[in-house]
Amino acid sequence: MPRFAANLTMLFTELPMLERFAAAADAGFTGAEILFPYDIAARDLSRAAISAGLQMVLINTPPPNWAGGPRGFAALPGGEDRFRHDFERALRFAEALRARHIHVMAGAAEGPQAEATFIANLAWAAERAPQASLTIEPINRTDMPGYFLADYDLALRVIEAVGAPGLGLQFDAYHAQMITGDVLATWARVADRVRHVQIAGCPGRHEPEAGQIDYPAFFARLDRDGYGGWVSAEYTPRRQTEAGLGWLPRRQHP
Ligand SMILES: O=C(O)[C@@H](O)C(=O)CO
Ligand SMILES: [Mg+2]
Repeated sequence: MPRFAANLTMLFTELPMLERFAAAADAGFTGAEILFPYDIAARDLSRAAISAGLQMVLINTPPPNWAGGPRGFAALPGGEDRFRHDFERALRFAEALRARHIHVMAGAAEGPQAEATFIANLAWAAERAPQASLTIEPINRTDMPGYFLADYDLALRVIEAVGAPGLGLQFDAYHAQMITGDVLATWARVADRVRHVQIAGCPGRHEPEAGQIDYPAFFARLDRDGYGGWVSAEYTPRRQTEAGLGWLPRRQHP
């Protein structure tokens, strides 16, 4: 069974951010991720994670405008300076939090020039931080209209073109199902590039239980394929977070 992390941007939102770490640990998670941690001091977040005994698994590069703007800058031609500035900030946070991965968000763009920009920015980032693990994540355009990276072939092509050992795929099973309609077949195609997994029920993006994705089968497949990374719960709870954690394997509880 994989190791499970809680996405604290989406889970335990009944509590202030710094209190979510302990709640996640009490519920049985052993890791945590935060999409955009930038409005809280990294040392406070780090202290909360350490005192709860949680490993920080992932943060995202900062978007230019979380309140309605495009998510990320990496594929936007002409946005290279802004991307580099954002990436330096993400790097400082990731180092302070000892976060395993930085998800580099592509932003809203299209076409060959955007692809070339994405590749060049990722190559710059991989060279700037060769020790860091960087991820890119296909995101469905129903949830995020216009997002550049909404296709697994494109993601594999970009990873191949960058050719840096630090760059891999973030496989969000919810997005995979929304994009391709077959999460297991998509996993089989891309598994050797995956270094981080996220989960949610589909449709609806709630608890990973009922719906189109058979999660017990998916987790068994991860085990069978020797996936050694984290699986993050990234969904909107239907009610209280605690009330919807029946899917979390008991093994997580000490
Ligand atoms: O799946 C998602 O939406 C996230 O993993 C993300 O990074 C978007 O901000
Ligand atoms: Mg995701």
